[in-house]
Amino acid sequence: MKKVLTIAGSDSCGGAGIQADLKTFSAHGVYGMSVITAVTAQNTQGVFGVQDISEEIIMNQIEVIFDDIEVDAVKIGMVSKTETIKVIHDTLRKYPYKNLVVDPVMVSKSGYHLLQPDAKKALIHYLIPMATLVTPNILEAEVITGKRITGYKDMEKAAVEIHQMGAQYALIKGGHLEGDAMDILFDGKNVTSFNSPRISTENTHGTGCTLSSAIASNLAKGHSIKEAIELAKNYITMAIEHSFSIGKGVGPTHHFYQLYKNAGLL
Ligand SMILES: Nc1ncnc2c1ncn2[C@@H]1O[C@H](COP(=O)(O)OP(=O)(O)O)[C@@H](O)[C@H]1O
Ligand SMILES: Cc1ncc(COP(=O)(O)OP(=O)(O)O)c(N)n1
Repeated sequence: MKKVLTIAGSDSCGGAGIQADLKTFSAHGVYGMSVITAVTAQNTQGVFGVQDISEEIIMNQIEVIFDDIEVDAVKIGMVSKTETIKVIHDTLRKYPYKNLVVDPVMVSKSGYHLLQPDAKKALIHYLIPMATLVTPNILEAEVITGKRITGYKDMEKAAVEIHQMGAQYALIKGGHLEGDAMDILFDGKNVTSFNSPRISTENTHGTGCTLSSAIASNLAKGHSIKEAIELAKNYITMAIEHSFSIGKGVGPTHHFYQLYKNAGLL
């Protein structure tokens, strides 16, 4: 079985972060492992607190996994602060990591800064050049490039620029624009777009985490970058189509819809 590691924050309500990543890995039939960078007190209405995990324990978690287990892909999500970014960088570099998907998580949908503003430079400097693929949403791509993004052409330019910063591939997610949900990949030579109709729902908590984890799972299984994204895009579209409400705010996507349906549970 392929083994995939997420290095990310915990979301207590289970819609995003480590919890979304592990559900996505399971739904893809890969074995999921986790290095927790921070614990958030979070529900469907917002983020109410964050406790960062010490650099020592982050380093320990990464080391014990790589010393023991062959890791087929890694996904990095919430990294919170500069010290966390540096320790992830320094520790991962000691190992032959592969298929590294960096989701440069910055601000939650509810507006909470999951990356401290002064850590943006470190994320660009340390994590982007290590990445096989970087998956910013519109706001994150604007912060990384320092340029406004209002449509397709700007997304294309941002993807090229992020590739030039050292990432092998850059995928700009268009979930926050209007019209179809269009994501743009630059592979160093060509631009490819991945489109789906926009689904009308409030329940989109954890969409970015889910997409990046699905891509990491598909890369671990040996798919090419374009196949990995195409399959992940189909997965997130289905997960959003069957999203549901669990509280008073933004609900999660549905990871096991197909599984439950086939088992006659829905
Ligand atoms: N309402 C929607 N309908 C269909 N696809 C969506 C919708 N919202 C987001 N997506 C897709 O979900 C994925 C995550 O995108 P996005 O929500 O922009 O990321 P993030 O959660 O990091 O802000 C992308 O593939 C995007 O196109
Ligand atoms: C612990 C944690 N990590 C990441 C996020 C952001 O996840 P994302 O997929 O971008 O979803 P939204 O916050 O936009 O719903 C998070 N909220 N918590």
